[in-house]
Amino acid sequence: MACFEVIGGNKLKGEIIPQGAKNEALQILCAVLLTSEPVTISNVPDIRDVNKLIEILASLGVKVEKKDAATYTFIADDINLDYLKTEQYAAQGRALRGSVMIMGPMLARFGVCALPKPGGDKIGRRPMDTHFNGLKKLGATFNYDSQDSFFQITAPNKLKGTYMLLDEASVTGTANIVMGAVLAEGTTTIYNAACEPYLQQLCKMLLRMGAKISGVGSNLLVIEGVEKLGGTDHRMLPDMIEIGSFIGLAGMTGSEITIKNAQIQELGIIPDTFRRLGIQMEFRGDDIYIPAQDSYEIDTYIDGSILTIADAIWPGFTPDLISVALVTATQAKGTVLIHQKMFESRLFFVDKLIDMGAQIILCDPHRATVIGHNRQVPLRGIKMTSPDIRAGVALLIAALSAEGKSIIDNVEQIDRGYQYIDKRLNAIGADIRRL
Ligand SMILES: CC(=O)N[C@H]1[C@@H](OP(=O)(O)OP(=O)(O)OC[C@H]2O[C@@H](n3ccc(=O)[nH]c3=O)[C@H](O)[C@@H]2O)O[C@H](CO)[C@@H](O)[C@@H]1O
Ligand SMILES: C=C(OP(=O)(O)O)C(=O)O
Repeated sequence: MACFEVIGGNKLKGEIIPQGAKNEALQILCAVLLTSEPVTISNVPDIRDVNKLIEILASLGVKVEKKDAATYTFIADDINLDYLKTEQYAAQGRALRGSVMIMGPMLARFGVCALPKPGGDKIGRRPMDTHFNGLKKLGATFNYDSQDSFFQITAPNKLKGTYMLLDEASVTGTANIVMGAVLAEGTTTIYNAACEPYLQQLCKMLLRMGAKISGVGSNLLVIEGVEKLGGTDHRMLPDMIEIGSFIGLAGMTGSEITIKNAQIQELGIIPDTFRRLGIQMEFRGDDIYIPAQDSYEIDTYIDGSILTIADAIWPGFTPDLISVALVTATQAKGTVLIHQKMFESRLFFVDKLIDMGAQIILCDPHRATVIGHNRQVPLRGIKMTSPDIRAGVALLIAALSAEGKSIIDNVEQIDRGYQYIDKRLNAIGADIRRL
């Protein structure tokens, strides 16, 4: 297990280019299974989860050609269905969450799929019911073997379009159902669909491949199935979670950072949420300029009462940035209630921040009150472990702002979603060593 040794206290200065979006990449890569024609994808981040999914595609028989550091062409014209029965697949599929999204395309094109209980972050229960209920409505059947934690899914007949109201606006669930529906017979209507930018990107890609989808960007998608899809080129958006992490990092460390080419119009309320924590920023064209701030003050509600920052499905504030918002608040002036509604085990990392000297009360698994130090009491470096990807990055931000040396174990969690994070931050003045 690798770890980071971080010497805190440096002010960073310079420009940083966000990587291609992790969670978009996982959807888009699965969509290459929908056609036998070439699909070229650019701005692919070089991160563990994405590379693992590319390995799964290659093992499934997809021809993978790396054109340059961030561009790949995929041709899924000779799929090896037997791979789904192998131990290798069980191990590879379990290693990440994104692999669940091969289900929709595989069922639509080949009528069969298998799925080990997926991995990803251990951040509470992560039900798959929306995926299975949706695919069942399209005509698939599934069996779950609790002995080996494997789902077997089949669709002996072509999938058939229908109306469905999702029990929750699941992001990967919606992606799976959309990818099943584009090749189904007839019309599928998905109400309470997730509609975040990454799903919009998936739909736009499918439209270019010849799919018929209306309502993109809303929670009501109408999909008219087509016989066949063709190849296309697709470019990934910059990663909005990484952008939010850099905004929090700049505020917390008092650094002057410009985030280049941020596609600001796709960031929803992320910039405004950090503004409410007191972080100033300017939009310069498509760049986000964050000035060095000696102090930053948390907003209150209009009546003066304490602010809450809570996650919500898009266009609400993404749960993947709650940990970063929380750590950013620890050095602000003022108090905020952080409410992580979606996941029940994502706030436990605050114990480490408390050890570092932060003033936080964990009210229950979902809510933490943060009383900012207004930089009067710096955090102190300690030894800690990264429990999940976003808590990991929040701890890295805390360590970069802290006095002295911190050690962060299990940085593989951070590497799941942040490309060469140590090198990129060192290039603008951080002091991080990978051991
Ligand atoms: C690979 C990938 O893309 N992972 C993202 C995806 O995971 P994923 O697609 O797995 O997450 P879901 O959108 O299915 O659900 C997230 C959590 O929120 C709960 N929930 C969801 C919708 C809802 O209306 N009410 C509700 O309570 C679910 O029960 C679950 O606990 O979306 C999550 C929510 O943005 C992100 O945290 C993950 O980073
Ligand atoms: C929870 C996340 O990832 P995954 O769904 O892949 O576990 C995340 O990206 O914050």
